[in-house]
Amino acid sequence: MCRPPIGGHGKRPFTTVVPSLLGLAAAAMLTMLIATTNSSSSMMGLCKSAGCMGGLNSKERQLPPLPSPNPAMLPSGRLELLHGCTDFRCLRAAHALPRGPGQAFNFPHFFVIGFPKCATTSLAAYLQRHPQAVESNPKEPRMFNAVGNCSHPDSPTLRWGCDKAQEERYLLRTLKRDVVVESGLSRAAFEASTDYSWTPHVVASGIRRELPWLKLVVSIREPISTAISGVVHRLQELGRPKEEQSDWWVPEPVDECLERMRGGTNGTSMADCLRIRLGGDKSAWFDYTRAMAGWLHAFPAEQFHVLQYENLTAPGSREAVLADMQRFLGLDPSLAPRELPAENSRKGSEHPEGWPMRREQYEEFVGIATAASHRLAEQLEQHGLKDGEQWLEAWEAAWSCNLASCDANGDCLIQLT
Ligand SMILES: Nc1ncnc2c1ncn2[C@@H]1O[C@H](COP(=O)(O)OS(=O)(=O)O)[C@@H](OP(=O)(O)O)[C@H]1O
Repeated sequence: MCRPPIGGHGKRPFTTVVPSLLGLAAAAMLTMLIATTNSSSSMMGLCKSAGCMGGLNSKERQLPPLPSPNPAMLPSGRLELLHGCTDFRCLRAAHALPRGPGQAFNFPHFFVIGFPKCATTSLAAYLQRHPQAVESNPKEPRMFNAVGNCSHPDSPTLRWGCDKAQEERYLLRTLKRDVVVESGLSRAAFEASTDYSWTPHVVASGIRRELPWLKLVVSIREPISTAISGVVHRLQELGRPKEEQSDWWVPEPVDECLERMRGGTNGTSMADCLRIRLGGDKSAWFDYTRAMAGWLHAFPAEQFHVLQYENLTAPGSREAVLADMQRFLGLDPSLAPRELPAENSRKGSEHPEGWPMRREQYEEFVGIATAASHRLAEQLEQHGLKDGEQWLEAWEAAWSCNLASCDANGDCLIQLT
């Protein structure tokens, strides 16, 4: 294999009986806190457009400032408010209240935002087995870029806001609010809609506006391997009967090439199909930097944990990488499952010996990937997330390793990281 060298919280039962007086005080506080959180998000520059006024009419905007709350009337904390929350506004109000003892996590606590084909399913499965974590159902709810009707992807200046019924469904069913509340916030809810990573920047700012405390986990793989992994997935999907194809399936120009490849038509190679898949602006597919820029604009760097796929999956470094990630998330690594699963794996069964490719073809891809990878390494370093040089070493080693497989005629076998 052409792999580069790679340098308890106890559960607290939640008392559901909130005295009615406290309930009233909580409701009053909720109103005040909602007002506070709304104004603070616009102050943070997250909501610059007029549409971001959240639908307030002019009369509501003229309301006098709310009086300061009487501390004696404060609800005892965020848990009591969260207990009844069915929308994001309420969550923000609850998170503005102090945490109680043992309440280790926010709700939701973190997202695995990408990238597709970078072992995110394995990562989610691993985290799901952690006793302090609560995985969403489904793993990829796609609330913010599809299901929740939250955004206008074509125009970041248009008003952002998710459908209220979908918010309720998302919090209660998808993110399992009651499980988390009953744990006394000693468990961390998460979801892993990995195509959030490639969505327009408005999605990142929208998520930040709704859930500003979120921690974000991102796994990034050597770009040529990621792209080939995507093509192989498509190739397999094409081989399935139409009625069994995934619901995300949309025909693409590359399909014809893949059909020829599948049919064994002479001369149709992975490189041909990959080139078509990458399209006119080939570098866009390798350009993690552009996608990350939107996220890094929306969220502070401290809220990200970036994993390099090659480190995450290498037997020598995997354990330490996973432990680091758990510490970042506030999960106890000593409670972690033993193994990182190997979900969605195709490279072990599809051309495990490597994809035949001409040297000049692979060099062309490496040329594009190199420029994009340098930009990414620089970006990660600038934000204090990674050592750029070390990052590049792992990928350059993979490229060299593959080029070393080429014979005197220039025929190579390209293995995925
Ligand atoms: N533990 C472990 N070690 C090494 N490699 C692993 C592991 N877990 C997942 N993978 C590889 O990750 C690829 C699938 O990534 P994703 O789950 O993110 O794909 S998806 O976007 O959700 O479809 C897929 O890559 P390919 O096989 O090249 O397609 C998996 O093999």
